[in-house]
Amino acid sequence: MSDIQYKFHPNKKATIITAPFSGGQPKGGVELGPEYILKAGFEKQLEHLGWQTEVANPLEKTNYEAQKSNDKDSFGVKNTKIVSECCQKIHEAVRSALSSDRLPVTIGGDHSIGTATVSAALEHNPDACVLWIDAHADINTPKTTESGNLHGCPISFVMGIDSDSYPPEFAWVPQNLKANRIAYIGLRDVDDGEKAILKKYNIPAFSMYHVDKYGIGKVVEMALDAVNPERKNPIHLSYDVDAIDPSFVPATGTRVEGGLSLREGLFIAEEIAHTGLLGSIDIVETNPLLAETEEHILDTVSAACAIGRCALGQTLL
Ligand SMILES: NC(=[NH2+])NCCC[C@H](N)C(=O)O
Ligand SMILES: [Mn+2]
Ligand SMILES: [Mn+2]
Repeated sequence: MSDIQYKFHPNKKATIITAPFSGGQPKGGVELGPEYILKAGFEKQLEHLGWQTEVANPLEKTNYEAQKSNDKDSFGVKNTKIVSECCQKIHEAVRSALSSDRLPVTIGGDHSIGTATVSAALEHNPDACVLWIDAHADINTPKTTESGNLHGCPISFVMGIDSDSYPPEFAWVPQNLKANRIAYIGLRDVDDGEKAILKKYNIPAFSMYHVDKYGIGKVVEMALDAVNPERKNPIHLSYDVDAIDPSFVPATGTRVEGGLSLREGLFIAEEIAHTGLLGSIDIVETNPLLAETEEHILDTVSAACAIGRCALGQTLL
């Protein structure tokens, strides 16, 4: 049991939404993330904290993995159709969980599904804010992206940045995220085009430099002050496991050295839990096939589960 009260989920009901999808980036294996996380006992762990859980598999009858390609389309991005379709299904699942007063815990899968989860959280409550925990800003647009990988673009779609450059497949995405409603923690690999966007829109972004300078406690406080100053609005926590240093979380697709310690990474989730304002959460980019050893798989999957448990109320004492 956990003592933390969840203002937006007082009945402590959660829906684990699986997003076994890899089309937002070229590597195979990230679609296995949900299976490994569930096999590790994630659902039981949340029940142990007092949550009543269910699992939703909105991508169940799809076969996106077989349709994946490495070619850019005329808009400069890859796998537009399957990313859009997958996101639409996840979007519906998150909306439906929220409208039944359940906390959506979306487990990926790659981070392209952020388009779906963030826009759904904001549709449900336009006052919601987003904390994006990541080594990357994921705010490229079809115009700025060098890789063409859509897991590097979810935020721009929901903000409507460079919207004249979007493939028509993304016309359904509600452009409901405002620049003062998102803050980043953990950044250390941001493309030049993304840096320009962060500056232009004045988006609060805390890199590893800020974590070192101020300490993680202060950084989380500053991030919350920026997006949720009165501590009254729901928080969508979008957690890319690559925010944590690859020495703790090796099995992920875009590793960047110099990341959060495991404790710093879990502290962020604990601190969001303590606000009592968690509205929805994503845990993404666990790729068991990129592990070199069994231990790598175990470390990464355990960290992903621990992020979820901390956000849903696990405390050390
Ligand atoms: N969700 C992630 N791991 N994103 C990595 C993105 C890397 C790079 N900025 C790109 O756009 O391709
Ligand atoms: Mn990342
Ligand atoms: Mn990411």
